[in-house]
Amino acid sequence: MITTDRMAAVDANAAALGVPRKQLMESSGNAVAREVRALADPGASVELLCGRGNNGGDAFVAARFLSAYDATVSLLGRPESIRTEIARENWDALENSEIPAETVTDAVDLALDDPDVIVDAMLGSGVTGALREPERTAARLTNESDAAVVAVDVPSGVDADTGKPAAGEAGVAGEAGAADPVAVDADRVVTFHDEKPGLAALDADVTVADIGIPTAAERFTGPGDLLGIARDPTSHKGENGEVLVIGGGPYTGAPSLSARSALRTGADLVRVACPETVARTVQGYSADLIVRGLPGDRIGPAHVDRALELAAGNDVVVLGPGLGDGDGTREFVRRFLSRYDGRAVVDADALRVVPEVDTDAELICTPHQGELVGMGGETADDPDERAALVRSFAAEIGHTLLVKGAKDVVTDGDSVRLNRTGNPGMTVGGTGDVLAGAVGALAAVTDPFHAAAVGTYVNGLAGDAAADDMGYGLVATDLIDRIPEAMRDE
Ligand SMILES: NC(=O)C1=CN([C@@H]2O[C@H](COP(=O)(O)OP(=O)(O)OC[C@H]3O[C@@H](n4cnc5c(N)ncnc54)[C@H](O)[C@@H]3O)[C@@H](O)[C@H]2O)[C@H](O)CC1
Ligand SMILES: [K+]
Repeated sequence: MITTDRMAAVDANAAALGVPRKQLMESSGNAVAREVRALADPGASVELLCGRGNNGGDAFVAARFLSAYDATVSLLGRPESIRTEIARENWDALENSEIPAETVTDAVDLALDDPDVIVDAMLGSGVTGALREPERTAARLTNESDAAVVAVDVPSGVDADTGKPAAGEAGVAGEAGAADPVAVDADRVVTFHDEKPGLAALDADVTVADIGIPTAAERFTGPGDLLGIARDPTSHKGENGEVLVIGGGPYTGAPSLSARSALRTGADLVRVACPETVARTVQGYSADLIVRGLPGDRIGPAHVDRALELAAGNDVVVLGPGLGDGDGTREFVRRFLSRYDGRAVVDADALRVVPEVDTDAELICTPHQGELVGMGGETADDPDERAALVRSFAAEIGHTLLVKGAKDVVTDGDSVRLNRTGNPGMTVGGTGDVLAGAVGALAAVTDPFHAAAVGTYVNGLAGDAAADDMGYGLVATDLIDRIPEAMRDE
């Protein structure tokens, strides 16, 4: 089962693996033609109703596979308004090949000539809001006809995630068609790659066609995972994340690295709570940080109330960088987590406390394999075996785990993702602090699993860029400056 958003991500990951969308479209179109052949004998009349997006593009391809049929392609709209290059190229291929294709700009001109089969390729996963004209009338005519209706990917006008008529910004009250949503009532649906959540509820036979998306596009993080992190252009300060790093004492560099990394990953405001004896030093590393000193030279149980108060003003806490493993510090982590009910990234010495504490917080733990074992988890050499072990441990403790290694494992106990960006140069000190800060910033704007997957992906990419310039002489601060470039999703 795959949602529309995840499908878009997987599609982009496939392109990055060298399987471009146009190649997938060829497989999709082929699968649609196969479905038509299963329904009707050669010579039967087939009307392909095509929209201007890639859903229509699938049907342009299908037409090339239906030469034994009396097939007619109808494009709803002008060819110049075809929205994507790959759909346009397939439209041009029809024209160049003299395959009958016509354009219908006004729904009143659309006369369905009592075909045996209608292929509904008007709208797929790109639908927003209730159907507009001319698709709306075309859907109604389709539903009134006696033809067998084969929908491409999803019946036009249906939201593939819910199975309900598509709604959204365009579907608000007052919009034409919003009160009386129309959607194609298909007999069959050929959907691609995987089952969609909304299709089972429809009264239609659903076929899932394999279109050649490599398993790796889903299994590994890729540029597609960055989709959905894009920021709202109208957002205000604070809306893109406020992060509190709690750390420092025996160390000063670690909390600073995490905090600066969070800023470079896109957080609006990053605060550091650290012992007052190191506050000046931490502040001295960067003018971009807001530093709050806590009395003394180590964080301990006496600071729990103040830390909770500070945490309440932030979206995410990053707990652990440079805290050390003193008894008082461990007690602080225990008491803090038992009372905190927000979201936190837990790293380094704070990790050991997690399995023994009863907390309402939503945690993302970032252990390396040694720390994982210290938490009570198990590991294995084979990445898939390790992923299975980490997944069940995450389910057991009820938190998201990001286990660092040559192939990182990210899991929330249900979904699993592997990450293979990064390089052996990143074994240098401080890169884990950079990662924790990046995940913290992302956890302020997306769910924990997604934040962990994207965080480790961009951290590794930044490390790869640093290695290009510095070889194995790279240091953690080199990663921080390269995160913004790594966050670009192309
Ligand atoms: N990996 C894959 O899943 C592949 C899927 N393919 C097919 O591509 C479509 C999705 O294509 P996309 O271009 O993103 O969107 P659509 O064709 O669904 O719609 C595009 C277009 O339609 C307009 N529009 C949106 N809402 C409405 C509305 N309510 N009324 C009228 N018009 C509307 C809007 O302008 C959009 O731009 C997927 O379903 C598959 O069929 C490819 O084959 C590649 C592999
Ligand atoms: K469709």
